[in-house]
Amino acid sequence: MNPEAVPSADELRAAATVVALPMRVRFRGITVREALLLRGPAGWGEFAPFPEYGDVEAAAWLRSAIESAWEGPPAPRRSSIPVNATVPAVGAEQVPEILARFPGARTAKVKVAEKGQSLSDDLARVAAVREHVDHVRVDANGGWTVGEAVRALTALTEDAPLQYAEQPCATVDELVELRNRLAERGTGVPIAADESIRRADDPLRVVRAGAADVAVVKVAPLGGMRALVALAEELAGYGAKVVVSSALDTAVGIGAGLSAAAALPELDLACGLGTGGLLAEDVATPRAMVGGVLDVAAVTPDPDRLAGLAASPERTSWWLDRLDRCRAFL
Ligand SMILES: O=C(O)CCC(=O)C1=CC=C[C@@H](O)[C@@H]1C(=O)O
Ligand SMILES: [Mg+2]
Repeated sequence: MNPEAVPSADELRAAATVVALPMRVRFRGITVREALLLRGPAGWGEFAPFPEYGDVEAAAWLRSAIESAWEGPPAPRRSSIPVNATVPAVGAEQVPEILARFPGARTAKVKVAEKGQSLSDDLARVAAVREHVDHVRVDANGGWTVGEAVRALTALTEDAPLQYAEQPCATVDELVELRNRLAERGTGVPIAADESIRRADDPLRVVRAGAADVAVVKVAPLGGMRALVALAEELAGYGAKVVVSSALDTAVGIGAGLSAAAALPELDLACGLGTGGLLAEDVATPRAMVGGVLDVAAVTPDPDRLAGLAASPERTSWWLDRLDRCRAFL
């Protein structure tokens, strides 16, 4: 980032509010989502790297928050974005209740390969979801070996297709091998990369290596809306489609995701930006999802909600220290 465009450490601290949002169900092992929000001259930005991320990696999330709050969104090409339902690794009986939070969504992403669960849990959950939507994708968060992925994806496509399997295995080499093995068997499941893009030094490597058909792209880890749009343009050159997703963002971060999706030259697949429904409380009135789409609009947090959801003094100072440390890497 141009050093002159980086607000001073004092300016950033003065612009910050730290919140702790309770979640409705456990998702990626967490039940409370913490975020530091920045209020700048162009609006609000969100800095919420997961706690286990190191400072260098988390600095990209700060760059993104500063872009939102000091620069604002890029020019839009559309005003509403189709979104998918996101189904955590719940029991099949909980599926209707989860899907009800995504009114009109015709696509659902289902978490699979959860630690402590088995393939039969995944099969039951996916079957329950298929009763309600047209397109199902699964996300294993890198939890399968190549052999496990072949077995699971074969079983999961026995009765109906999958739109794609997101990060079935952890490494790029495994994804390449899996794609080859699925092709040999005639199991037509497109592969999507998430962590192989989000946590990689070179987000294009996975697509160049022939490891993925679809790229899951998230605004904050990529360093902002403009960085996401630039990457999507490069990915299109390799024939990969993109799906803009949330990083379990508050309403502010979802706003940035919607603005980035709105600025893309092409948008074919539903975006994973409906995760506001996974939070029990949010910093702004929840966006109404109608007919499976969300409207693109700037978000201003509600002051009463910010006050009510304020993080503890200890967690607030932890986030402010992290803000200072990450700023040093911009
Ligand atoms: O893509 C979606 O439908 C929602 C976003 C989502 O699933 C995730 C958000 C944040 C962290 C991740 O573990 C998880 C993902 O792996 O995609
Ligand atoms: Mg994922």
